[in-house]
Amino acid sequence: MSKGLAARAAALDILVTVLERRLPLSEAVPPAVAGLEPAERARAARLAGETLRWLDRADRMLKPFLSRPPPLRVRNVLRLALVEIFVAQAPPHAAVDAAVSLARRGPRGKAMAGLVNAVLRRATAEGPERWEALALPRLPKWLRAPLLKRWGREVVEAIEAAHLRPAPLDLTPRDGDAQALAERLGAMALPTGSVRLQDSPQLSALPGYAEGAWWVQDAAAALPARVLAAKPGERVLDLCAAPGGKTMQLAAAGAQVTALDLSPERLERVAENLARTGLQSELVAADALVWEPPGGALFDAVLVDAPCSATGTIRRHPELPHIRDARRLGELTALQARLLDRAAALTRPGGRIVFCTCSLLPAEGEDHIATALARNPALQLDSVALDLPGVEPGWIGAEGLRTRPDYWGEIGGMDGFFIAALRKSA
Ligand SMILES: C[S@@+](CC[C@H](N)C(=O)[O-])C[C@H]1O[C@@H](n2cnc3c(N)ncnc32)[C@H](O)[C@@H]1O
Repeated sequence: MSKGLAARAAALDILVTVLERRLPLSEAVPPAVAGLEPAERARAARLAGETLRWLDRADRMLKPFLSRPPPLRVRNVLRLALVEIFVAQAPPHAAVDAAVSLARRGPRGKAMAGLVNAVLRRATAEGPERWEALALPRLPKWLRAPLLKRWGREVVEAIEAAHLRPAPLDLTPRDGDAQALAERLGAMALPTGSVRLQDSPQLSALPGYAEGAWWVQDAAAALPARVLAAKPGERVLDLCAAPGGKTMQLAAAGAQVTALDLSPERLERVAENLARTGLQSELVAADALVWEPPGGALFDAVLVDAPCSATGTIRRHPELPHIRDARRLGELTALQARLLDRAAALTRPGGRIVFCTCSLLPAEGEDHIATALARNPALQLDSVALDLPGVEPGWIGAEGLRTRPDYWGEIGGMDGFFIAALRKSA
C-alpha cells in the first residue's frame, strides 16, 4: 500500500472506531496508526480530526447524491475524501482515487467502489462554491439548546465556528515569566501569562522541555490556579488533580500542595509531570467525597477542577459532539455539587475555594453557584479574585469567570471554562 493510502486507511479506521464504538480519539488513534511512519501517523490523525470537525457539512454535501444511506464504512470513506478536498485542499483526483481504493477493500468492494467514484465525481464537480455555501457544522441539540438559551444564536454560531479551528499550543512557564519564555521560543506572550505557539512542534524538541521550564496547558485552563493565587507556604488542596497542570502551577507558586485524585493511574501522570518540572506536591489517591485530611487539618485554599462534559475543549477533542450525549449529565452535575460542598468542608474559616469546569454548559458552571451558596451559608463569592491581568471585564459574570472558544478569535481562541472564586467566612 502506498504511504498516502496507508494514512487514509488509518484515518478511516479511526473514524469508524470513534463513530461506531463512540471511543475518544486518544483511544482510537494509537492502534490505527501503529506501524506507520511518524509523518503518516500525524497525517492520519489530522485527517480523522478534521473530518470529525466538518462531518455535519460533509453529510449535507453528500445528501443530494445518495438515494439511501450507504454502510457506515462507505459513508466515512466519502466524508474523508470530501474533507480532504475541500478543507485540506488535496488534489481532487488523488483523494477520489484513494477513496475508491479504500471502498474496494471493504465488503461488496466492487459495487461500493463504483458508488464512491460516482458520488465523489459528482460532488467535486460542484466545486468549492457549493461546499462553502453550506451551513457550518452545528453542535448536537442536547448541547446547542442550553447554549442558545444562555447566549443566543450569534454567540452559539461563533462558538461553532471556533470549533472548526484546531487549538494552538499554549504553555505555562514554571517561573511565571511569559515574556522571557516567549522570546526564547519565538512565540507569543499572552496577556494572561501563558505562552502561545501557533504550530504544533514536537514537544520534547522545544527549548526548556528537558529542564521542565514549562508545561502544556491551555490559556483558559491556566486561569483557575491564577484566581486561587496561592501564596508561598500556604497549605493548598488540589481536589481533582490529575494530570496535574494546576497542581504544578500551585507548587510553582511556592504553596505546600496536596494533589488528590480518584484515579491512581492518572495520579502517576501527576508524578511524572512533577518529576520533569522539579516541582513538589504530596500525592493522594482517594475519593474526594470521603477523604479526610490527616489530623483533620483544614486547608488555606482548595481548588476543585471537577470532572465534567469537557465541552469547553471541543477544539482539541472534535470527537466529543459525536460520542457524548446528555445521558451522563445529571450524574456529573450531582458529583460537581458534592465536590464543591466537600471543598467547602475542607477549607479553614477565612480560606479560599476555586471551583471550575472545562464545560460550556451553565448546568456545569454558573447554575451551581446560587445553590452552593444556599447550601453553605459560610460561603461568599469573592469577585475581586477574578480581576486578573489579561482577563477582560466582559468575561466576568455574576457567578464567576466564563471563557469561551470564540474569545481571542484573532489569535487562536481559548478553551471554554467556568471559574468561581469563593471565600469561607472566618
Ligand atoms: C478535569 S480533570 C482534572 C484536571 C486537572 N485539575 C489538571 O489541571 O490537570 C478531573 C479529575 O477528577 C478526578 N475525579 C473524578 N471523581 C473524583 C473523586 N470523586 N475524587 C477525586 N477525584 C476525582 C478524575 O480522575 C480526573 O482526573
